[in-house]
Amino acid sequence: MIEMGSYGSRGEDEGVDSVHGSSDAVEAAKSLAQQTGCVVAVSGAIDYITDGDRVVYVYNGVPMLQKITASGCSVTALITAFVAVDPSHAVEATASALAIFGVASETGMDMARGPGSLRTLLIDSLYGLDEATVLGRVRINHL
Ligand SMILES: Nc1ncnc2c1ncn2[C@@H]1O[C@H](COP(=O)(O)OP(=O)(O)OP(=O)(O)O)[C@@H](O)[C@H]1O
Ligand SMILES: Cc1ncsc1CCO
Repeated sequence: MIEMGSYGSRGEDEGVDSVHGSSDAVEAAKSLAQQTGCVVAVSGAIDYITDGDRVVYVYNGVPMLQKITASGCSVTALITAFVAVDPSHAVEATASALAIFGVASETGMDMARGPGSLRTLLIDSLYGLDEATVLGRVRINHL
C-alpha cells in the first residue's frame, strides 16, 4: 500500500511487499505517522496500523490478494468509508476495514479457482458479509 522502495539496500523501485516483509516497515510507519499526524497502514500478510504510538496488527487476508491488481486501492476505499463514520477513531476504523476486507477474501477464497474468480467472489463476499462471519473470523491484535 505504501511504497518503501528506498527503504532498503536492494532495487530502487520495488515496493515493500517485494523487497521486505511488512514488519520491516513498522518503525518507518510510526515515524511517518508522528511526522504527519496521520494514521499510517502498511498492508501485507499482516497489516500494521499505527498513529505513531499504538500499533495494531490485522492477520486476515489470503496471499492471492497480491495477484489482484488494485486490491490495495479497493481496501483503501473501504478504509475511507470506515474512517468517515467516526474520524475520531481512525486507528480502529482502519484496522476494522482491513480485517473485513481480509475476511471477505477468506470466504471468497473458499470457492475461488484463481485471481479472476476471487476478484468477483471478494466483491460478493463484501456484499453478503454478516455479523456472525465477521465476529468468528476477525483476527486483530494490538500493542
Ligand atoms: N500475503 C498476504 N496474505 C494475506 N493478505 C494479504 C497478503 N498480501 C496482501 N494482503 C492483503 O491484500 C490487500 C491489499 O494489500 P497489498 O499489499 O497487496 O496492496 P497493494 O500492493 O497496494 O495492492 P495494489 O497495488 O494491487 O492495489 C490488503 O488487504 C492486505 O491485507
Ligand atoms: C495498479 C492499479 N491499477 C488500478 S488502481 C491501481 C493502484 C493501486 O490499487
